[in-house]
Amino acid sequence: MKKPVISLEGSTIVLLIADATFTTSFHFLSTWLQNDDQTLFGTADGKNFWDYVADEVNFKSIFYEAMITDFELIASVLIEDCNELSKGLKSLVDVGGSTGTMARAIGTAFPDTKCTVFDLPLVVDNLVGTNNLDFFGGNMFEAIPPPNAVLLKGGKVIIIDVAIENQTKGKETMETQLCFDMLMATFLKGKEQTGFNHYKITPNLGLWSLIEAYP
Ligand SMILES: C[S@@+](CC[C@H](N)C(=O)[O-])C[C@H]1O[C@@H](n2cnc3c(N)ncnc32)[C@H](O)[C@@H]1O
Repeated sequence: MKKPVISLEGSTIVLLIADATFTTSFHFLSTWLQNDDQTLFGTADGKNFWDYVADEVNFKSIFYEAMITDFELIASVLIEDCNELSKGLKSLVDVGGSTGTMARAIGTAFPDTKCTVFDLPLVVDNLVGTNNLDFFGGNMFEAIPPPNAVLLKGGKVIIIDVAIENQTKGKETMETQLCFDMLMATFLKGKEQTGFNHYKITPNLGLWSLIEAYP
C-alpha cells in the first residue's frame, strides 16, 4: 500500500484541533472549573460532544475528514510494519472505526480477514461494505456486535492510541500528545493512555502507538 504523504500545514487533524469549536470552549474554563458539568464542552456548548458532531453538519465533515486522513496514514504504517499482527486473524471488529478507513485497508491487505466497523449509527448507517467488510451501528457502551466476541476469543485486543509515557519522540511530539490529552480531559472526560507498560507497545505510528493487550 502506498503511504500517503501528509504535510503539517495540510493535516486535517491539526486543522481539526485548531478549529474554533475546540478553541472557543477554553473561554469557559473558569466557569467549568466552578460548576458540576462533566465536560468543558458541555459548559461551552450545552451538549455532549458526540451530539454536537451529529447536529453540526460542517463540523461533522471536518471531524470525519480528519479521521480519514489520519487513519489512512496510520493504516499504511500498521500494515507495512506490523503485519505479524494479522497472522491467523479470521475476523476483527474496529470499535469506533469511523467510516472504515482502517478496516478497509486491513481488509484489502488481508482478504482472508473479515472486518466489521462498529461506530455510531449516524456514521455508518449509509455505508456500503465489501465481501470482507461490513458496518454495524450502535453504542459501544451498550452492546458490542457479536463478531467482537470472536476477536476476543481469538485472543487479541489491539488498541491504537496515544501512549504518553513514550517520551522518545521529542519535544514537539510530546507537546502535541499533551495537547490531545488536554482535549480528551476537557471534551470527553477521558485521557490519553498512561500506565500501559505491562502491554506490548510499539510506538511506530507517529503520535500514536500500537498497544497489544491480551486477555
Ligand atoms: C477519534 S475517532 C476514531 C477514529 C477511527 N478509529 C478511524 O479509523 O478513523 C472516535 C470514533 O468513535 C466513534 N464513537 C464515539 N462514541 C461512540 C459510541 N458510544 N459507540 C460507538 N462509536 C462511538 C465516533 O463516531 C468516532 O468515529
